[in-house]
Amino acid sequence: MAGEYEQDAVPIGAIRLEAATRSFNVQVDSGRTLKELLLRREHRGGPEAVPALRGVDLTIDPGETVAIVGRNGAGKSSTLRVLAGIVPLDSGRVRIGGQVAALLDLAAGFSRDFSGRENILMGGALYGLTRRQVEERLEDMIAFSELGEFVDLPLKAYSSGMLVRLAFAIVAFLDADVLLIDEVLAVGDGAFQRKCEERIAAQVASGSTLVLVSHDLALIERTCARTVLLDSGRVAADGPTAQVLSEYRHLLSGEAAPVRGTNHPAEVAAAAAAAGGGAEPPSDHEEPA
Ligand SMILES: Nc1ncnc2c1ncn2[C@@H]1O[C@H](COP(=O)(O)OP(=O)(O)OP(=O)(O)O)[C@@H](O)[C@H]1O
Repeated sequence: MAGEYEQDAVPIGAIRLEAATRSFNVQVDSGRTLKELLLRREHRGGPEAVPALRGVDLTIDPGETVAIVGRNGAGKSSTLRVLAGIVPLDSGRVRIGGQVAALLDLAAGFSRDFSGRENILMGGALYGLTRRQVEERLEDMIAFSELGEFVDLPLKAYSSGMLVRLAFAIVAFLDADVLLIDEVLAVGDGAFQRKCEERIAAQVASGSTLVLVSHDLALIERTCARTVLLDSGRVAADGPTAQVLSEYRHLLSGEAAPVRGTNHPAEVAAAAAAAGGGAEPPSDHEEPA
C-alpha cells in the first residue's frame, strides 16, 4: 500500500505526519564468491530493504520551529524528503498546509549548464511563482546571493558554497509557509551562514514554520524551540530543545559506536563536551550516502 501526500488538507503552515514508514531497496553484493566472480556468474542475492522510517508520527503547528536530530542513518533526511514530497511513503500519511520551500539536495534542483540567473528564473517557477513574480524579486535574490559576475556563468563553474548561496537566495525570497532545511547552511562561509540565519529568523518572525535537520547543536539551540530525536527510524524524544538535546548528548556520550560509519565530528565534539572529556573527532570521518 502506498502512503498519501496531501497538500492544503490542514491549516496553512501545519504539518501532520502519521505512521510514516519508508524503506529503500539496496543491492547487496557482499556475498559474491571468488568462484562466482571468476566464472562471471550472477550472484543470487537480491535487493535488501533498508528501513529508513518505521512509523513516525509528527504534529507541527503553524509557526513552530522544529529541529530533527539523530545519529547518522537515523532517518532525518528521509523525513524531510517525505515532507517535501520528494520521496513517497510506503505507508502512512503526510499532510502539509500552504507553500513549502525545501533546501535539501542542492544538486538535484539545478541545471548545471544554465547560469545562476537562469536557474533562479526556472527555480522560482518550480516553486509556483509566476515569471513576473520572479522577475520582481530577481535583483533582490541576486544581491542576497553575493555571487557577483558568477550569477551569469553556468553552474558548472560554481563551488559548493556558491550553489548554497544561489539555492538559499531563491528560497529566502519565496515567502513560503513551511521551510524545510537540511544541513546545507554548513557549506556556506561564516558570514553567509549568519546572513541565512537572520533571514530564517525573519521568516519565522513573520509566521513561517521551520523544520531544520542539522548536526550543529549550537545552531539548533539558537534557531529551534522544539527538537525531535530520531533513532533507527523512530521518534525517540520530542520536546523543548534544551531537554531533547540533553537526552541526545547523553545518548552520544554513552555509546561505544555509531549505527554505521563514524559519528559526525560536531556530534563527537558535543558528546565529549557533555561528558567533560577531550575526545578528538575521528580523523577518518566519512559521510554515508
Ligand atoms: N536513496 C536511498 N537509497 C538507499 N538507502 C537510503 C536512501 N536514502 C536513505 N537510505 C537509508 O535510509 C536510512 C536513513 O537515511 P537518512 O539519510 O534519512 O538518515 P540521516 O539521519 O539523515 O543520516 P545522516 O545524519 O547520515 O545524514 C539509512 O540507513 C540510509 O542508508
